[in-house]
Amino acid sequence: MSAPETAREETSQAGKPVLEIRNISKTFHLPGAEAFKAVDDVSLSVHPGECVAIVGESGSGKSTVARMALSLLRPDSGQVFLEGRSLLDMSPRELRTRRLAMQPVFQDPSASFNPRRSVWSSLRQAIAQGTTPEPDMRARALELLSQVELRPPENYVERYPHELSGGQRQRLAIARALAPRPRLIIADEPLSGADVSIRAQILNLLLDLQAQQNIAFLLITHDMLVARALAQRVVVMHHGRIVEQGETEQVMQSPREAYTQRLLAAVLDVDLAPPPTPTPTPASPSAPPDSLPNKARSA
Ligand SMILES: Nc1ncnc2c1ncn2[C@@H]1O[C@H](COP(=O)(O)OP(=O)(O)OP(=O)(O)O)[C@@H](O)[C@H]1O
Repeated sequence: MSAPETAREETSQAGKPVLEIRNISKTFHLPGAEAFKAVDDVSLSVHPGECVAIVGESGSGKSTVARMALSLLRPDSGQVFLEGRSLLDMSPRELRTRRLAMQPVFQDPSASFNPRRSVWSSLRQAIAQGTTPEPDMRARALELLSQVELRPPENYVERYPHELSGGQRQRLAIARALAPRPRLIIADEPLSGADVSIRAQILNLLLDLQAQQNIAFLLITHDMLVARALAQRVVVMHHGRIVEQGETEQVMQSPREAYTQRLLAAVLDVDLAPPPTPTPTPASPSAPPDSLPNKARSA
């Protein structure tokens, strides 16, 4: 793919979804067990700069959809289009190139780094997939570390994964995802491994990336608060099917389906209740442990 070709395609893609999933299904066959339909006729789209969250209980099929979108798993039926091109119809070579536009971030950053590779080595490998010339790679690695607020970047670039905290490793995972300048990040439970204070920081980082770099996100989460903070639209999955989807606030404020109402009742009863009439108190109460930062909350 030449640069003008890519630029032409980007222009012709303006306003179109960066990711479009059409009617995908997946059945797993395990020896000695009945066939299990994990994903059943799921369709959704993500537009440039938009964050769409797939929410649902454990086992509802969210990660299986993400894996099919990332082309890590082939659907039994249906189609996945990345920037208008069918992933299932691409040659392995074309898939390798095109897939750079879509990068994953997974839940457990420890598992996704080679313990013998330094931060520089991991980032260099990711940067090398893109178009950055060799002499500029070090500067790009430092820039990426700054973008994910591992500052000053010189303090981190020669470290090894075990020399980083869990939150810092997740930032590094995000830096690595940003390296090939993706248009879409598919993040599967990116906050689940982090404790409460780190969750808020990573969440704000993801919000900043969305706002500043116009990167689209497909966010997989069981946590309605995280979906509410980050996503403009939510897709609710239950037993492999989409039971409800729409604008986040609309779904959260007036869910149509009983299943969505149950999910919300489990986590949002405090947050979505009308604010109590303020009564003057001598000191403001401390934030509840699961609360999100103001910036995230107002998103
Ligand atoms: N490779 C596989 N082989 C067999 N069954 C699988 C496989 N991958 C997933 N499943 C099953 O498919 C169902 C959906 O799994 P999936 O991981 O997509 O759910 P999820 O909503 O992401 O759940 P969680 O939030 O716990 O990760 C589960 O019942 C799971 O056990």
